[in-house]
Amino acid sequence: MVQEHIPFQLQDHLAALAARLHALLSPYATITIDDKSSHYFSRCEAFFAVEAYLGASPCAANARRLRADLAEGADRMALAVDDHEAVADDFRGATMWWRKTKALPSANVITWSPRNAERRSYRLTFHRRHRALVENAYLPHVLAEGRAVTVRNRQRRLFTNNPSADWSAYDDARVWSHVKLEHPSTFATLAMDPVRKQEIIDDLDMFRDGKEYYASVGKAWKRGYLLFGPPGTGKSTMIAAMANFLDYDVYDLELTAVKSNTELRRLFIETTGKSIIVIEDIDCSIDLTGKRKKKKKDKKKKKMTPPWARDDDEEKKVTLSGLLNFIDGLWSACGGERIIIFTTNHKEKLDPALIRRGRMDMHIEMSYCCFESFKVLAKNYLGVEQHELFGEIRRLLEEADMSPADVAENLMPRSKTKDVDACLERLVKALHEAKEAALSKAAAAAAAAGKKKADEEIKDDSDKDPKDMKERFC
Ligand SMILES: Nc1ncnc2c1ncn2[C@@H]1O[C@H](COP(=O)(O)OP(=O)(O)OP(=O)(O)O)[C@@H](O)[C@H]1O
Ligand SMILES: [Mg+2]
Repeated sequence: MVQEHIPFQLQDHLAALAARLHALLSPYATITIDDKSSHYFSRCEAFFAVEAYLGASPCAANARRLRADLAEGADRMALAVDDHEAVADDFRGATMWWRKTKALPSANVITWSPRNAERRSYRLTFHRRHRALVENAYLPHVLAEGRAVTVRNRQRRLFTNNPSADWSAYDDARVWSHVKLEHPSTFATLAMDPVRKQEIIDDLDMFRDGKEYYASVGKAWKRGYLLFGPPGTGKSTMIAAMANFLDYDVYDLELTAVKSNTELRRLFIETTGKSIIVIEDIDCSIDLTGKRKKKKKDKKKKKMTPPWARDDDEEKKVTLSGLLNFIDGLWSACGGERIIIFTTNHKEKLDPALIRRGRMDMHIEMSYCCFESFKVLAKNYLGVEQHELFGEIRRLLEEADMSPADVAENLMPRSKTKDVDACLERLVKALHEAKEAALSKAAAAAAAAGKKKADEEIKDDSDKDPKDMKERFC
């Protein structure tokens, strides 16, 4: 009724007057935490931290109205205080009152995005004499506890970037969509050289607990891994094992769907901490080589071209320098606790700037199956640690190249009654075939090389003086 009969400007004026009067008379102070951050880039993390804190805090037990929500994949419901409900929290002898409020948009405002429709906030009320306590101790405590509860309750997620056409027009559109991350791979099931595996585990451990160390040496808290090697050697499997080991989310960045460096930056900003950002097959994703060197020349050319004749398409693409900044520029330091992984089958095709230390700190070669890797696979797939065929398999693996994916496929039982002998014999047969194929390939290559050399010799000879030739043959 008030809204309908009192003019809009007067309403505002009256509200301000009432607030001033209340502040003058009341011994209490309030702090409001909105669900929408005023900052363009950051999310309303404080709001969600308060929500998580209050949901898990004993003070929520006194609330009469709660809201239950089943988070994706979780097996129990998470409780949160309902709209307009108030709870009291005791902190070091001081009482803090929380109230959740909801404001509908003014009738004069037309919203076109459903996410703008209503604003929720938490209002904290406390006695003025506790102001320092609230600022210096209580709010940091709420934030830390809320974050810890969120981490405990969260279901790990696998994100993929949405095509830019879906979100470029909307300010608050989601740039990533996600599913539950459920890959079963772990370091125990990953087949590779055990010494190298331990090195990687130690490195990840050091990274996870290295917040202070990174700050003390003045380095952004991030680490890059380059996984390279032939197809089927376990690069993607390794990423899943890393994510499971660290308990991180995975952002699988499809670079070909990103249209510009600005989009790439926004995608990066929208990732959260405790995450692994992956670009698979980096050499195929985009033509990255040489673009940085070309840039100066292009700028010169562009200056000389009149604006109407310029091809702005170039500016819309992700460039090598954009990607370099993404990994190791100023923006890459925002947030922290991020791992960036590139995978490739052809390390030699990549620009050295892209994989230098500091960007890709650790280069991990995933190679063909060795005997140690085979033993892990045999244990995983067949549950055997010893067998009379192991000796022959060890010898064959030294002579023939076979990827762990192929070894695993041969070891996979074909029926429910696990016939270990049959599976190992199948592997031995496949290894013999691989060895023979490699031998005949090598023979064909040697023959081709011999023929090429002979052709070159004939060509050289034909270029010589016919008199010399005659002397040589007579
Ligand atoms: N090192 C390994 N340890 C355990 N399993 C492996 C390993 N390598 C491959 N595999 C098995 O082979 C399958 C294919 O492996 P993966 O996708 O990780 O290979 P990749 O190196 O990523 O190949 P590509 O280069 O083609 O992407 C996996 O699903 C896994 O079952
Ligand atoms: Mg892969």
